[in-house]
Amino acid sequence: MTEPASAETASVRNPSARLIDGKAFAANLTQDIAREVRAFHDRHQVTPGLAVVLVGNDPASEVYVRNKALQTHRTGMRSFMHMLPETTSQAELLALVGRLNHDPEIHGILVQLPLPAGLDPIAITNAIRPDKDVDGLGEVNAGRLALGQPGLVPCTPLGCLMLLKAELGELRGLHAVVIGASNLVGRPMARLLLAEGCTVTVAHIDTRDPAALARQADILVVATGCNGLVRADWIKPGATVIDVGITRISLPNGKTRLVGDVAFDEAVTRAGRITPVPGGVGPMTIACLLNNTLAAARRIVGGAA
Ligand SMILES: Nc1nc2c(c(=O)[nH]1)N[C@@H](CN(C=O)c1ccc(C(=O)N[C@@H](CCC(=O)O)C(=O)O)cc1)CN2
Repeated sequence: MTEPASAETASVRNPSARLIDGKAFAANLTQDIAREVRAFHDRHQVTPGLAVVLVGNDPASEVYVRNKALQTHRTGMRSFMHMLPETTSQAELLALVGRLNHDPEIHGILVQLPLPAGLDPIAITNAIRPDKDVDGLGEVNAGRLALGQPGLVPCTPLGCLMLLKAELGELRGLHAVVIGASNLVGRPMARLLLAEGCTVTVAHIDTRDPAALARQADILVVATGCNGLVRADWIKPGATVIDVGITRISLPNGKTRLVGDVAFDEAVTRAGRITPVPGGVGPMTIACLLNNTLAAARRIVGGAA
């Protein structure tokens, strides 16, 4: 197959994919959650509370946790921010998680990733009480997902699944290829798609020919952190492409721009549907965090399954 000479000539040859508007979907979901938070409060006289812990000064993480706090307030839930210095020890962080685990005003706990070197993210996430683990990254919730049992599901893959179901309806029987096998996105994504009845292939760093696998996909989810990895000729015509990557690149004019793992200008000429970056999967991550916090509060306070 010949590679398009440029985005411009390619878009002349092919119609554009339908854009999946994650920003609008997330805004609607957040509004629904706000309504449900009010109903929950009326019923139980309890306001769900989310604790977010940030260690260090990673600029992107600072933006994400600020947005998490803002959106939490917007739904009427309570936000508890814990900004800790880079020098925080594992024992100090575990002690904070222990206090949050016992705090009755807090129904969801999240430790922002990545953590500074020297802190063990697996030990920390496993220290969070499973029923407050709104990131769904601890071994209890990850195990439940692997076994197809109900639990708290990681926010980014949950957001991707919501977008896919809204766009495609029934997913059963579709071939989904997930590129990337991280605990945060790739693995839970594959398990969610399997639970929907998809045939799932996971490509990762050691996969010999990821492009050949990607070309078989009805649904292609890309979560590698490698910007522009997926080119037009990786995509089956008409496929639905979900781009989880977010990289900030510097432009020659000194400005910066966010780009995904998919070469968007090319991909848009081949895919049937595609998420943009920004405005695709990213906003869904925060909306799903709010969704999980309300679900955790319902279970803790109301005993809901
Ligand atoms: N404990 C966790 N850490 C991290 C997670 C996570 O789910 N749990 N995910 C990512 C970062 N992340 C949330 O924490 C996140 C990433 C991106 C966005 C987002 O809204 N992106 C916007 C662009 C925002 C910008 O201008 O920079 C978009 O794509 O449109 C929200 C949350 C890693 N860490």
